[in-house]
Amino acid sequence: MFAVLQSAPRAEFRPKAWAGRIQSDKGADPLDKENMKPSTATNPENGLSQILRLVLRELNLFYSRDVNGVCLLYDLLHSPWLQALLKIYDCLQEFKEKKLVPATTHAQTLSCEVVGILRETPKSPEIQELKQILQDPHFKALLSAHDTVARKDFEPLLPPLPDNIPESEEAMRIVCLVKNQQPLGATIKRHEMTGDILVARVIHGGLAERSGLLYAGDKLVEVNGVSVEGLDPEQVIHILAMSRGTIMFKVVPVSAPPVNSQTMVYVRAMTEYWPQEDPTIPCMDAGLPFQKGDILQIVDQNDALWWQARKISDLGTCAGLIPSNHLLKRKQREFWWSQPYQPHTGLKSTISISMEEEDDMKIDEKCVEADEETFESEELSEDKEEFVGSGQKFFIAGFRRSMRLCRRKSHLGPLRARLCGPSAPGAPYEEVVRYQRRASDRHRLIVLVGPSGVGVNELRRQLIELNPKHFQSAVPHTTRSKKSYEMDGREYHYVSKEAFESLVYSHRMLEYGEYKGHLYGTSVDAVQTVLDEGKICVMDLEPQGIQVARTQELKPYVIFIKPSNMSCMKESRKNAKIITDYFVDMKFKDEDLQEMEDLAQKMEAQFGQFFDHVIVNDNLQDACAQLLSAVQKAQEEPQWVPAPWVSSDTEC
Ligand SMILES: Nc1ncnc2c1ncn2[C@@H]1O[C@H](COP(=O)(O)OP(=O)(O)OP(=O)(O)O)[C@@H](O)[C@H]1O
Repeated sequence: MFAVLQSAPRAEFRPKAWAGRIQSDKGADPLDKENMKPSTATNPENGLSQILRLVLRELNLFYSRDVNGVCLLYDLLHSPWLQALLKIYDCLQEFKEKKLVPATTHAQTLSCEVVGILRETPKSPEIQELKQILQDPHFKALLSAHDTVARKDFEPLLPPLPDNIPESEEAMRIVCLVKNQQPLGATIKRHEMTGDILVARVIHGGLAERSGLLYAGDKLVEVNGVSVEGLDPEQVIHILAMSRGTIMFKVVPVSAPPVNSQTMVYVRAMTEYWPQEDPTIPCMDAGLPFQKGDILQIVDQNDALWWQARKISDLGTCAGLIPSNHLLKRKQREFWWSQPYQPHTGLKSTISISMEEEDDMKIDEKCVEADEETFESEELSEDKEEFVGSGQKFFIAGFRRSMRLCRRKSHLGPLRARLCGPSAPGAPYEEVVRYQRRASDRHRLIVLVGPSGVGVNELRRQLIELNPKHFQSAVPHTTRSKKSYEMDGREYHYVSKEAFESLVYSHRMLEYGEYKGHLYGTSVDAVQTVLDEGKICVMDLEPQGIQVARTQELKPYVIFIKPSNMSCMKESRKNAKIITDYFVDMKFKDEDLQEMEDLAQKMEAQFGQFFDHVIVNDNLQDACAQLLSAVQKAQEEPQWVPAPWVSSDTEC
């Protein structure tokens, strides 16, 4: 600011008059001695406009000889706008190196005097323009600011303190806040011992915090001239709620305002929270509701019970109150114990039929009943495990009927039991960091989850068929004996029961189960084999297996495949076939679709916190395109992952 004011007369800071001067410059001989004199405002050695003049002098020689292109360059360098810019540049350069000192502390008075003198001076366009500039409100404000800074007049003028203040008198602060549509962003409480009304917390990003004038611990004395002594916090809140426009607080400031030195932490909500349903929250309106899987930025953990947080999808807003980790855990436990015990009997299903029901089952005329042998031979053709792509034959493992049925049979009992009732509470928040996979890192495991029949396997198959060199399934293990047309390590890894159990006991099985007396399962090592080859491993997992797969080594990206609404499903699944343990070809019934929808809701309610992405499988082509794009994003774009998966140097 000083630079402009001080340099104005010397740098000829006259917008219109400048142009006039430059025009007259253009007509002058560039060699003119007078014009060659360096500007008093510029350094004669380094000034750019000086250099420009020298260039012009040189060019002038060529100009008279009419050398090609020289005229163009001459005109450019001589153009008024370029010269004006260079002059400004010179002035700025000069002042950059100088220690700026105000020319006067009374620029405003000086300006008034100049205007007075100009009034008596014979009128000319330049004088008129100068008068206009000096009387312009913005210019006056600029001079006023200049004088304030020049006089170092920063402190507000306060009336002198009265002499008769008692020694014990507390220092007061008067805080005026202009209330607009948004809340004040502070909560109050009554001190248990003294009965004083105190500011309990100041919400980050709220009006009170942005004012920088109210702190947690400040004692409220008056609100809008009304003493709060003896009032309940609710009564004070009522006064505040009734206030419009400016609110004046008289406060006794807290002796040491709290300093928030905590680093920002990000967490994934593993449960949901609705402040409206929580009678214990200190201020319902200040609560931040969240759902399972939401990523929260924790901005304040000073209070042991109530933290302040924002959703990362809404970082521009002011923070809200959420229960601390400790408090939420307590609430979850209380809720869990308050639930009546449910002897989970499971759901009746026509897609998956329990062993006991199989005997009574009536065979559908339209379906083909099959025995175990037919099934085994059906497996290969139906599941299209061989695929010819780009002239090469690929074998897609992990789609065998026995494996799929085993998964359903062995896990469905416990899964359904788990889906029926509330599960025991785990950690309510999981600390997360942004993870960007580096080109040298292994790919993240892609896990597809969904209710039986929704199309998990169909989508997985279509994805792999798109590029079998890039996407691959893990080869499962089984204890059943190898068929003549099978190859060890292609359809399955054929192992003994002991070897299989040893993998289970050493926690190397991501999922496993029993089907018709044989064990089937997918091991961590089988997944790693695919990842080690630089491929993307795509697997289908029952939701209760997600937690087992969530390790630093696999870094799974979980995609939930969800059914669309009933009417769309009826339409899109007209020709779809269900795989059951008895029928080779059975069409979906309405009950099947209804059950799929119910199961999907339960899966979302119970495991939604683990889902990184959700795809509604309505139109198969669309769903497949969405899957491909989600898989690419998972590998190429930064994602929130549990903090322990990432060492600090790979965070972004
Ligand atoms: N979007 C869709 N539109 C029409 N048919 C579909 C769609 N998605 C899947 N299907 C069909 O629905 C049937 C069941 O799909 P799929 O076998 O993939 O189910 P799933 O989720 O793997 O269930 P399960 O694990 O019980 O085998 C298949 O015939 C499949 O082709």
